[in-house]
Amino acid sequence: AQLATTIGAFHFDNVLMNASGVHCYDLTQLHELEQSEAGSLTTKSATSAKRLGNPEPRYAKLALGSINSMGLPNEGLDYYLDFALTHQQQLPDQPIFMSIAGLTLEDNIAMAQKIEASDFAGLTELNLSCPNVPGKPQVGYDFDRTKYVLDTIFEFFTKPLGVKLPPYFDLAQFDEMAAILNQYPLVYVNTINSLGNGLWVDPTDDTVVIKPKGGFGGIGGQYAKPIALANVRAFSQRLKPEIQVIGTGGIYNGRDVYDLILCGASMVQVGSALYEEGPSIFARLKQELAAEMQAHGYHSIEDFRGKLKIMD
Ligand SMILES: CC(C)(C)CCc1c(C(=O)O)[nH]c(=O)[nH]c1=O
Repeated sequence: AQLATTIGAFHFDNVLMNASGVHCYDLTQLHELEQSEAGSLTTKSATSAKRLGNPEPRYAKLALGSINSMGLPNEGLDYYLDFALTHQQQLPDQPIFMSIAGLTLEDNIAMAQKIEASDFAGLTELNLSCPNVPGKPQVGYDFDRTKYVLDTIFEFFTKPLGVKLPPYFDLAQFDEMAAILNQYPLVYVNTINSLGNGLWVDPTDDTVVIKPKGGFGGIGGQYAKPIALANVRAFSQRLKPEIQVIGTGGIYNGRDVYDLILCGASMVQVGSALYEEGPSIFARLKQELAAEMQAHGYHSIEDFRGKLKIMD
């Protein structure tokens, strides 16, 4: 079975890659991803300046996934841009993604301008879970702000751009967000980011399990799979064909990968399970996906992508 896929004009040997934020903080981790069986990789969402992020513990493994409030720890855009330029020199046929998440619109503009002016030849991902003005929800949950941010970026940005979306839970929100995104020359939409502001209790001491934000944090893992399936399906049904969908959330085995592709995903990202298992997970997921496709008589991703059946 062929696991190859394309996003825009970019070709990947297989549909698997890391989710931004997981195993992509520094060169050690990024090189491990390069050496792994992953079809591509993305860097940790960057801000212009290096950030230490939130106090630890800021990530916790849960029974069926994870909770995190990392606080955007990252080495700064220049660090990841340097890595990306070196990567494309050495591995020109393995395009990669660079994620940005400015804490202000000004920082997002500055980072996009730097990327636009650089020789980076991969895909840029704008993380719309970045914070809005205080008192307002994250950008991805503020439709007017989303429009304003995309209008501003697309005034000058001409390189391939995708957006990382938070999960939506209301059909009217799928309609409204898709209608906005369809107005822009986006190459892809990556859905979903972690389920915002969950909480977990440690039964040994009645205490939360992460330190930042009084224990509130983004939820990932098995808890996220039904929401990821729905968001991938909903945006695949609503976005214009030029905008492809990357599916993220709840991937632990080949069948999980198969399900996100069935819902319309052209690429699949792994977060919580990669955090726990490490980059060897990609070799396992490739084998399991190939077996799942074989069992259905499928030879390529396009044989079944988007072919989810409903009950007639
Ligand atoms: C939530 C933000 C800190 C604004 C962005 C970075 C981010 C983080 C993080 O760095 O805390 N964690 C996630 O699960 N998703 C994210 O997009």
